[in-house]
Amino acid sequence: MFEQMQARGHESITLAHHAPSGLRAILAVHSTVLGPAIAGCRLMPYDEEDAVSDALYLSESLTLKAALAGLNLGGGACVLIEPPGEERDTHGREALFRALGRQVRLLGGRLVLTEDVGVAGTDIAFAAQETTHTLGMNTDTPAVTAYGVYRGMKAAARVHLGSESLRGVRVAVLGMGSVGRALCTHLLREGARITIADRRPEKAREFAEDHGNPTVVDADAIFDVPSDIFSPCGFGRSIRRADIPRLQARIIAGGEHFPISHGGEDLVKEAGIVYVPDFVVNAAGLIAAASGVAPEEAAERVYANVANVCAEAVRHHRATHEVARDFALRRIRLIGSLSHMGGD
Ligand SMILES: NC(=O)c1ccc[n+]([C@@H]2O[C@H](COP(=O)([O-])OP(=O)(O)OC[C@H]3O[C@@H](n4cnc5c(N)ncnc54)[C@H](O)[C@@H]3O)[C@@H](O)[C@H]2O)c1
Repeated sequence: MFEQMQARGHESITLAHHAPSGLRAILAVHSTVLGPAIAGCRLMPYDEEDAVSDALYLSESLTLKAALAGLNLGGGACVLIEPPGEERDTHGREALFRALGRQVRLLGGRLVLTEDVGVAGTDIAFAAQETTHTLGMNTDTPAVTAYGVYRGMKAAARVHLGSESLRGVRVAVLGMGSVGRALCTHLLREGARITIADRRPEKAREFAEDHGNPTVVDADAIFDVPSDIFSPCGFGRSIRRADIPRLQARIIAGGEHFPISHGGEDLVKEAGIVYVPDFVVNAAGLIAAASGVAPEEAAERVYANVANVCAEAVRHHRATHEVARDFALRRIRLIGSLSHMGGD
C-alpha cells in the first residue's frame, strides 16, 4: 500500500471503523494541491484489498478530473465496504452516513464528500448533519454525468468518426445502472443503434422493454459486439486485458472510472482504438455539483475538453490518456506553484 501511495503521489489514507453503524470506510486523499480533495463516495460489497486499491485509483482519477475541469479541488475517494446482501433501512443509512460525516469532519476540510455508486444525495445529506464538507446534494449527479458522457461521445465522434451525429452509430453499453440507463436514453433519442448488457441481466432487459427493445446481450458477449463506440458504465476495470483484442469499436467512452485494467491503455492504443479517458468524459456531474452551473453548461465543458484532448492527440500522434493527463498535471503544477508566492 505504501509503495503504491508513494509511486502515485497519494497524501494519505484513513481507515475508519464504527461498529454500531457498521461503518468500514477507506478515505483516500490523493492531492490537495488545488484545493480540498473531492471524494466520490461509493457503497458496495468489497474485499478489503480491492477496496483499498479502488480508493487509490479513484482518488488519483479525481485529482486529474478536477484539475482538467478547471475546478479548485484536489482528488480523494471514499469507499464504504458493505457486507454482501446487507439491506439498510433509513435509520441504518442515517447512522452509517452520519458516522462517516464525523470521520470526514475529523479530516479538517482536507476531504469533501460527494456521491458515487450506491450512494444517493439523501445519504450525503445525512453526512452533512455532521460535517460541512459535502457537495452535490442538489445535483442529480448520475443524470448530469450521463449527459456529459453523451456530449463527450459526440465530440470524440466528430474527430474520429467524421461527424458528431450519433444517428445510426452503433454503441455497445456495458452496465445499465444510473449512468448507463440515462446515457442510453440520450443515445436512443438521437437514433443511435445501441446494444446493452449488465451482469445483472434483468436490468438490461427491463430497460429494453421500456425503451423499444434495443438489443440485449450477456455481459461477457458485449465485448464481441461490432460497434463504433464501446461505453463502459460498470464499477471499474470492466475491460480486462484479455478483452481488448475482442473489442471492435473505434472509440471507448463511458461513465465508468478506470474502466481498463491496469496497463491496458497502451494495448487499446495499439489496437487502433481511441480511449477517451474517464476523468475527461465523466466529469459533468462533478462540474455541476462543484461549480453550481447548469447540467447543459457542465456537459458543454466536457464536450470542449474531449474535443481538445482528441484534437491534440491526433495532432501529435499521441494517446488520448497521455495528453489528458499532461493537461491536468500542467494545471496542477502551474496553479500549485502560486502557493509559493504566499498570501494564502
Ligand atoms: N453515479 C455517479 O454520480 C457517477 C458519476 C461519475 C462517474 N460514475 C461512475 O460511473 C460508473 C457507473 O456508476 P453508476 O452510478 O451507474 O453505478 P450503478 O451501480 O448504478 O450501475 C452500475 C451497473 O453496472 C453493472 N456492472 C458492473 N460491472 C459490470 C460488468 N463487468 N459487466 C456488466 N455489467 C456490470 C452493475 O450490475 C450495475 O447495474 C461507476 O464507475 C461510477 O464510479 C458515477
